[in-house]
Amino acid sequence: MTRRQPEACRSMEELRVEIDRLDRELVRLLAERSRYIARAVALKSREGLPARIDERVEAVVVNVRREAERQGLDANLADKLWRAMMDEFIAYEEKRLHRK
Ligand SMILES: C=C(O[C@@H]1C=C(C(=O)O)C=C[C@H]1O)C(=O)O
Repeated sequence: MTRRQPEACRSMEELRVEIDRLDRELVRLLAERSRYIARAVALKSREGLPARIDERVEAVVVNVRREAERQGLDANLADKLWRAMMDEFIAYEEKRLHRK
């Protein structure tokens, strides 16, 4: 499928085709990320680690802010999105770690 650059979109209908394409891609990446989180539950259980490790959360945010700047995404937006996403993944880990 040919993708249209933002400047090449001549109507909202054309633009939304691209947004929907990107959302499918984002979902694919998040599903891949969530499979690593599911595996983290088993490894943390074995290694006696908690669901939330603040140093790692902050390190992820540092990485993501740097990458956002490099790729032209607002670093504060990336910071907020990643913290919200990690809160959800940590809640998922917590639920499963305490089930055992
Ligand atoms: C995956 C981990 O568990 C939590 C989830 C994180 C994430 O979604 O990236 C980061 C830090 C964690 O405390 C981890 O500790 O690396």
